[in-house]
Amino acid sequence: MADVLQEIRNSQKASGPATVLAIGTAHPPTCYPQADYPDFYFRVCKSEHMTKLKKKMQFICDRSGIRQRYMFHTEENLGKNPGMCTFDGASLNARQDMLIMEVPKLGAEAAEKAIKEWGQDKSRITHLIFCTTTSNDMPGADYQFASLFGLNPGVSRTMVYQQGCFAGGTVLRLVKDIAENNRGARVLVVCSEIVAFAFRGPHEDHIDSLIGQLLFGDGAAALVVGTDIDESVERPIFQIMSATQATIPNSLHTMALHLTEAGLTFHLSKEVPKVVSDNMEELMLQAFKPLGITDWNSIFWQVHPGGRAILDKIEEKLELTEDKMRDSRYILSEYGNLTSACVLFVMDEMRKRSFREGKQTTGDGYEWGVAIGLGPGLTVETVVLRSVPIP
Ligand SMILES: CC(=O)CC(=O)SCCNC(=O)CCNC(=O)[C@H](O)C(C)(C)COP(=O)(O)OP(=O)(O)OC[C@H]1O[C@@H](n2cnc3c(N)ncnc32)[C@H](O)[C@@H]1OP(=O)(O)O
Repeated sequence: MADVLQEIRNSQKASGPATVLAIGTAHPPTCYPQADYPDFYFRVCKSEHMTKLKKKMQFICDRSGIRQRYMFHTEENLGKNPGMCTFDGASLNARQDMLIMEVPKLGAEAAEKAIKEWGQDKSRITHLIFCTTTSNDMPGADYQFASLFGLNPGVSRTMVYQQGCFAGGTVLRLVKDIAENNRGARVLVVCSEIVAFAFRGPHEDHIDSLIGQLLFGDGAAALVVGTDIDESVERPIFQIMSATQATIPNSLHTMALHLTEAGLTFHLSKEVPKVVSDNMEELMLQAFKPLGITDWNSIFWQVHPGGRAILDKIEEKLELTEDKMRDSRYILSEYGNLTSACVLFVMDEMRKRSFREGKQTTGDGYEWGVAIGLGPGLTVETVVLRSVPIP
């Protein structure tokens, strides 16, 4: 009997590492240049009289490292929901009505592109991981996505709600476990975020909330991940070698997002960049110990661009050369902070840029690298990736 059980267990496990086979991204059509955002924001929030605060927002926007963001909210749809434009008016119902179907829809746009790149029929998808911080419902966004996208009803779904920005790393950790423990699995991973869930008016005493308003954008990213790939029809992009989550001790007070009657509220302390960067080396030492790597300039970096200062501080503390944060800075500049989808946008940008620039591997020419998710807790997801050669 023991032999039979072992045989069953062995037959369930895949032999190869979880491998990213395709990546697709999507964003809403409306683009907001960062330089003009304070004008839009104070106008729609009917707060033009708060001239000092508007000036402060303009000042921070200019230093944010963000050139533009794409967002679902417009003067028109916010105009129909005035509660969303106050600082703390009850508006959760309006936000839910607005977003419950929009979050899976944006995810479906990204998934369509991932499936196209994969080149296989979506009926071959066996598992779905759907992740969002910007809505909440039952049945969840995973269910709505699966019906909208036409996934087989036998697909096993996992919903990751309300985790914040580190969840871009969480989904990589989950997909590694699912793909490697279910032989033949092809997992569709979707992160979809629409920040209208957290849009609110300004308040003089809450500069961190104002920073949230100028930092976040909307975007969805989708990956197809599998093991034991069929190289005649599937092409690898990155292998997921290890994935771990850690909580930084005594850092709970530095970041929180609370779901309230007034929607999702941001609470950020000025210490976030310092606390993250002070702990990064230890996390990296643990993650790369099995490979014996301690030279952080000998690997590629895909860091969640939580804010310009976070990237600056990590770069400074680990003595990284300027090029290491290039893809994170590019995504921050062109899209803003996309919560869970952001680190996957960085992954996509890196492999595309590596191809454009004739690098030898999908990881900017390096073999080994890391994807980092950061969020409330403070929680850090450290995912060790192996690139593949570009033929
Ligand atoms: C959602 C998730 O799960 C995960 C996330 O990604 S959450 C987002 C994480 N990101 C952050 O915490 C942002 C990190 N910070 C930054 O990137 C930068 O500080 C910034 C781009 C916001 C501003 O850049 P900067 O102008 O060079 O920084 P800095 O000079 O320190 O700050 C400008 C002003 O904002 C204020 N400020 C900055 N951060 C603040 C905060 N968290 N709370 C209140 N005020 C803050 C500063 O005090 C300063 O105001 P004064 O001029 O009156 O002193």
